[in-house]
Amino acid sequence: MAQPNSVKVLEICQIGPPPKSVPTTSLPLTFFDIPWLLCRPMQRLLFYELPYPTDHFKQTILPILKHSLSLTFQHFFPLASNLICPPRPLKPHILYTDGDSALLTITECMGDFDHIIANYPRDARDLHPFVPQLNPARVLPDNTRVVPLMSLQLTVFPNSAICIGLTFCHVAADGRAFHHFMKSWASICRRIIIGELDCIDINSMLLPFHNREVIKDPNGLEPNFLGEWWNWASTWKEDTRLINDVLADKVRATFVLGQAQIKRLKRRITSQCMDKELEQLHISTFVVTCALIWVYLIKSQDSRVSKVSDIDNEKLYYFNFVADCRNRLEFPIPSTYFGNCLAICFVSLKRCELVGENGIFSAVKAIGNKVRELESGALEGAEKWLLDWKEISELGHLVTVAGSPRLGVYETDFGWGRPKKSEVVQIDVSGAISLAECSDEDGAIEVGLALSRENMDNFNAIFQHDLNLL
Ligand SMILES: CC(C)(COP(=O)(O)OP(=O)(O)OC[C@H]1O[C@@H](n2cnc3c(N)ncnc32)[C@H](O)[C@@H]1OP(=O)(O)O)[C@@H](O)C(=O)NCCC(=O)NCCSC(=O)CC(=O)O
Repeated sequence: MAQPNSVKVLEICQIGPPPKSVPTTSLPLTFFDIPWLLCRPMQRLLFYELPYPTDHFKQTILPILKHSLSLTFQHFFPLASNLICPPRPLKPHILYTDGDSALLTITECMGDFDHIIANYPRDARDLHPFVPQLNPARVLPDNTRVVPLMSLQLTVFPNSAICIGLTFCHVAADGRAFHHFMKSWASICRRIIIGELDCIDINSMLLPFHNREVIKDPNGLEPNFLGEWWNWASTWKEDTRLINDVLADKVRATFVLGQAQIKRLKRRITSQCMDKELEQLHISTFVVTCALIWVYLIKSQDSRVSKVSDIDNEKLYYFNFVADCRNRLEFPIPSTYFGNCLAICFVSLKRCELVGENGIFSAVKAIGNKVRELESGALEGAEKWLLDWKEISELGHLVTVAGSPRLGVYETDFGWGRPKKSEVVQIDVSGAISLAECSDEDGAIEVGLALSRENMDNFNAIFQHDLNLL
C-alpha cells in the first residue's frame, strides 16, 4: 500500500541559465568555503497554499516557475554549476560551463497538507518524499569528481498547495547567499505573474557579487583547510544507510517562542544579573533562544540514562553556531557576496552548569560572550575551526544550529503569498536544531527539532511547563 506522503513523478527536467547567457566561469574556493566541503547537503522545503488543480498548475504556473528559475540562474549560476574536485594537489573549484543545469523534478502528492506542515511531532520520514536528490557525482578518467551543486523539486498538492524543495551543497552558498537566490527567483516569478517583468530590468535587482578576491586571507587559512580536507576526504566513507532506517524512531516538531515569551525570558535573565555583569551580557533573541533550547535538550535526554550515577556532571557539552561575517571583518565584503562567509563558533559548558538552577543564565553568558568576541575579531582562532569541528563532533554532546531568524525565509513570495511553513529537513540526520523567524508572528522564533520519540515527549513536557512559568 502506498504511504500517505508518497509522491507521483510527473516530469523530470534540467533547468539552467538561458543558453549563452553566462560565460564559462571558474570560481576558486576561499577559506570560508572549504570547511563546508564535507558537510552533508542542505535540504530546504517551502510550503505554500495554492488551491489549483494539477492540470492548471502544469499549464500556467509551472512554465512561469521554470522560466523565472532560468532567468535567476543567469545571475546565480554557481547553483547550476558543478563542484570540480581534481586529485590532490589540484584545488577544488566551482565551474560553470554553458549548458550546465540543475535537476528539477515535478511530483504530485495526495497527502494531508495540514498534517505535513503542522508543528506537532510527526514521523521524520514524512518530509523526505518532497526533498530532491542531487544528481550523482561523475568521476572522470583522471579521477576528478564532478559534483552537481543543487537540485529542485516542485510538488503539487491538487487544489490546495505546492511545496518547493531544494537540496544544495553548502560549499556553493551560505544561508544569506542561498536565501538571496530564493528571494530573487520569487521576485522574478512574481513579476512575471503580475505582468511586470517586461518593464523591469532584471539587472536593476540586487544582484549577487561573485568576485572572490574580496576575501582576504592574511593568515593563510586556505592551505591549512585544504590540507585538512584532503586528509579527511581520503578516509571519508559515504553514509550508505537508507534514510528510512536512519529515521525509523525519529519525530520532528516545530516549537514557537512568541515575542512576549522572548521578552519575558530576556527580562528574567537580566533580573539575575548584577549591574556590572549586565553591561557585559549580550542578550539577543538568538542568544536567549539558543540557551533555552540547549538546556532543554540536555534535560530531555536525562531519562535515557538509567541510573543517576551514570550521569557525568563534569562532562563538557558543546554548542555550535555560525556567524555571518559580511559586516564583521576588517576588510569590506558586500552584503550581496555569493558564497560562504561564516565564522564557526563553539561554546562549551559542563553538564552541571547547564542543568543547574541557573542553567539558562549560564548558557546565555557563554553563547553571548562568543557573539561578543566576534566584534573584536571574527577570525580569531579560525585556524582551529576544522580540527575543533572534527574533535567535538566525535566526542558527541554537541548541539549545532542550522538556519537563522535573520534570513527572511517567510518573505519568499512567488506571487501567491508567504510560505505557510518552511522546514530544514537535514536536521533529522545531522541532529542540529533549526531556527527561523515565525510564519505568522513578528518577533517570534520557530525552532525545528528532530528527536527520538521519547526525547521529543520529554522536551515537549519541559518546554510547555517552563514557558508557562515565564
Ligand atoms: C552571530 C549571530 C548568529 C547572532 O548574533 P546576535 O546574537 O547579535 O543576534 P542578531 O545578529 O540576530 O541581532 C542582534 C540585535 O541586532 C538587531 N538586529 C540585527 N539584525 C536585525 C534585523 N535584520 N532586523 C531587526 N533587528 C536586527 C536586533 O536588535 C537584535 O536583537 P534582538 O535579536 O534581541 O532583537 C548573528 O549575528 C548572525 O550572524 N546570524 C546569521 C547566521 C547565518 O547566516 N546562518 C545561516 C547558516 S547557513 C544555513 O544554515 C543554511 C540554510 O539556512 O539553508
